[in-house]
Amino acid sequence: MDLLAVHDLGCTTEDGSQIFSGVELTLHEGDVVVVQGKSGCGKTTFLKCLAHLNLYSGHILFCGKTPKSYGTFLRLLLNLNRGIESVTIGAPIYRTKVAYVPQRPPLLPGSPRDFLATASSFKARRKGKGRKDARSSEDFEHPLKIASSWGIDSQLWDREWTNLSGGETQRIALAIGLGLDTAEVLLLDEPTSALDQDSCLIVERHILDALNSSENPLKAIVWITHSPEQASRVGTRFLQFTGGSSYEEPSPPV
Ligand SMILES: Nc1ncnc2c1ncn2[C@@H]1O[C@H](COP(=O)(O)OP(=O)(O)OP(=O)(O)O)[C@@H](O)[C@H]1O
Repeated sequence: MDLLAVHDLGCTTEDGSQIFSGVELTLHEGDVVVVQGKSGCGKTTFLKCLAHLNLYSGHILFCGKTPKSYGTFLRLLLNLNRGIESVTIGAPIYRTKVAYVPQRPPLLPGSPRDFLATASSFKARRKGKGRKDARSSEDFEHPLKIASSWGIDSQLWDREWTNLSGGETQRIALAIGLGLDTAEVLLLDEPTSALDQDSCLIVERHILDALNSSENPLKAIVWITHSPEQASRVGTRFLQFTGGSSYEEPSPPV
């Protein structure tokens, strides 16, 4: 069965202008689909549609099922002391399997550790089986270990997102995406654009090793880059966006 099947995908802005239409893509295990095209041609929007973060026309199926059919995690917070009976937080399960890592995470409140706590609590609920504490140390350890191997000091996890550099933010967001060990498809939006060349090569190698490792659920990657060199290093397939649609090239465009 196809891992991710995209058929006749289209997206328009709120005022009705078309960004792209008729996009086709069938993702198989082991694929690293590099997405390229001029600035503003719709690459980020395409990834957001794949992650079910943007409205779209057409069809997306993950392992033969629609994103919605995977359902939602629900977390109930009870705080009777403060008079709050319950607050429900929902997170679509699909987005843990087909995970989008933005180029620059939107300005989030709190620190990366806060974000990781929330993300791993949803993961823990999926595992279920009576864990009293929704978070387990292993959920924290893997992202921290990955980030540390990329030169991220552990104290940066407790700093406000807004006080991290672009390169630190990018590596931490990527370490969370990889280290939660839930993503079967990673959607990477220029994941190394803020990194120096040496760091970029280390991060690239790590991502490709995770794809080839039997210990990681990761099966395929869709990877936006403006670098032809990076496209050649990481890509197995090459999707070019132009003129409001896309086509596949047999080799990376020079
Ligand atoms: N919410 C929105 N409302 C209006 N226009 C939007 C919206 N989101 C994106 N666009 C427009 O859609 C087009 C595609 O944007 P997108 O960010 O997908 O391009 P991109 O190819 O990823 O660009 P870049 O390479 O510069 O990151 C742009 O013209 C952008 O201004």
